[in-house]
Formats: sequence, C-alpha cells, structure tokens
Amino acid sequence: MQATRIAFIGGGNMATAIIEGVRRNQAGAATHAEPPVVVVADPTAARREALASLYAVETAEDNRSAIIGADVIVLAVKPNQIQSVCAEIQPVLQANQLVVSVAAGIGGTVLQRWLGGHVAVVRAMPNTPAMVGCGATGLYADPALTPTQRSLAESLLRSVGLVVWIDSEADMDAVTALSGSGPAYVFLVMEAIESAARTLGLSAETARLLTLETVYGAARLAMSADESPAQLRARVTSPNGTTERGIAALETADLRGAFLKALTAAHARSQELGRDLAGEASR
Ligand SMILES: NC(=O)C1=CN([C@@H]2O[C@H](COP(=O)(O)OP(=O)(O)OC[C@H]3O[C@@H](n4cnc5c(N)ncnc54)[C@H](O)[C@@H]3O)[C@@H](O)[C@H]2O)C=CC1
Ligand SMILES: O=C(O)[C@@H]1CCC=N1
Repeated sequence: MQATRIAFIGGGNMATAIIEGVRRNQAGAATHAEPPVVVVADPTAARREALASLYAVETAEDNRSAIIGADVIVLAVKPNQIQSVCAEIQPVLQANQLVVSVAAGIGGTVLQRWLGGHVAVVRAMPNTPAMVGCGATGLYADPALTPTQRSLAESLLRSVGLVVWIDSEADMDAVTALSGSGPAYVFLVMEAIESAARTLGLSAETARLLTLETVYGAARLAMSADESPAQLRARVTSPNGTTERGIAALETADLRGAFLKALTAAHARSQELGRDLAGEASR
C-alpha cells in the first residue's frame, strides 16, 4: 500500500509538535506499514531547514507545490493567514484531498467557502503535547464527509494522542479553551509551584525536578485510578495536616474562579477570532 502523503502549510509550533509526534509514533510502531511522507511549506528558510534535518520531511517554499499529490493537507498557519493560504491553494486543490485546519476559531463552513466550495474539510484542535504522543485533539467534520475521510483525519491525530469527535461545531470554542490552550495553563501552574518552592529555600534544580515529577505523577495517577480527582485529592489531605492548609489557601484565593475566568476568556477569544476573520454575516 502506498504511503499517506501529508502536507503541512506552516511549519511552526503546532505543525512541529504533530510532525515530531508522527515520527515518534512511526519509530515505535510494531507494524511494517509504510511511514507517512511529510512535506512542509513555510516561507521561513530556517524553519524548513530545521524541520528537514530533524524529521526527514520534504520542504517547499511554495504552498501550491507542497499540496500536489497530498492525501491530507494540514493548515497550520496563524488564523489571520488562513484565508490567504486557502485562496492560494484553492486553484490546485483536488476534490479527493482532505483539508485539516488546526486554526483556532475559524468555522468549517467558512473554510469550505474560502477553499472554493471544497467539501472535504475537518477542523482539528490539537495541542502541543502531541509532540510526545500525549496530544488531546477535538475533531469536527461536516456530516457530508465520508467515513473514509473522517478516519483519515482521525488516524493522523490519533497517532499523536487522544482524539475526541465533537458533535456540535460551536463546542470547538470550548475545546480550544480547554485542551488547545490548556497546556499553557498547566505550565503556568508549574512555574508558580516551582517559584514558590524556591522562595521556601529549595535549590532551582530540586524545585524543578520535584515540580515536574509531582505534576507528571499526579496526572498519571489520575489517568490510571478509578477515582475522581476530588477523591484522589482527599487521599492526600490528612485532617489538620499540611495539604488541608495549602488547599484552603488556594480556595481562599479562588483558584476555581480563576480557572473559570481563564477558560471563559479563551472561549470568548476563540469566538471573536471566528467572527473577526470570517465576518459576522457569513457565520
Ligand atoms: N501553538 C499551539 O499550542 C496551538 C496552535 N493551534 C493553531 O495552530 C496554528 C499555528 O499556530 P502556531 O504553530 O502556534 O503558530 P506559529 O507562528 O508557530 O507557526 C506558523 C507558521 O506558519 C508560517 N507561515 C506564515 N505565513 C505562511 C504562509 N503564507 N504559508 C505557509 N506558512 C506560513 C510561519 O513562518 C510559521 O512557521 C494557529 O492557527 C493556531 O490557532 C492550535 C492548537 C494549539
Ligand atoms: O493561543 C492560541 O491562539 C492557540 C490556539 C490554541 C492554543 N494556542
């Protein structure tokens, strides 16, 4: 069977995370299936050179030539560049080519229109832990897509982590606020814990190592245990112990309220990006 050919338009942070995840998955694969051929188009020569040397990808300066013969085309440029990229590739796009957009906010119908009525469009909201095979991706597709097209998008993103199909496209803004942006919230929490530990006198190295392992260990335990995070938290929290005091301080500081504000703000920004870039009338 012929290898799947995947063209990335834009070779920045998100494309790199997916490509690294795809290559890791391929290296660990037990089957002898043909590894996908990856081509990346990016106007920045340094990006193209870095990706070619790290991941053995083909590169192109020009978006149109990059998509020739591709089974899947991943639009991985900033949301405000998507329309011009669509206009550029639309004349050479073939009906059987699947377009996967990872852009925040931009709706599937708008993408189809920008691509000259191209039907085979899937919206994906992945995240950067795809790089280590631990991505979390929400996928949305027009009901007109065939099962084969849906499964092609799913298999690409599943090769770099968890995939969840989203039934209502409006929910993609919430997915963006949760798992798209989510790694950044967790990194901020890690920065805050590490910095507080240093204030308490731990060395930089000790604070860093213990923070990393604590977050990793808690996530692994939460994923493997039959209990909810609240139950697992209770197991750490001895009556009148240290954790009880720490948790009380976080509740007093309204950590829950802070996360509600964070996700609500990110959700609103995703909606706003869609409105601003597509135009209110077209949604
Ligand atoms: N960074 C993240 O964690 C996530 C990003 N996304 C989405 O991924 C998309 C890309 O975001 P990042 O990778 O973070 O941005 P980035 O700025 O790191 O990458 C964008 C790349 O596109 C290239 N580019 C610019 N104009 C181009 C053009 N006309 N044709 C081809 N390539 C062009 C740039 O040189 C750059 O390398 C955005 O739409 C964003 O909403 C989605 C989920 C998570
Ligand atoms: O911040 C952003 O707009 C992108 C989309 C989700 C994560 N990063």
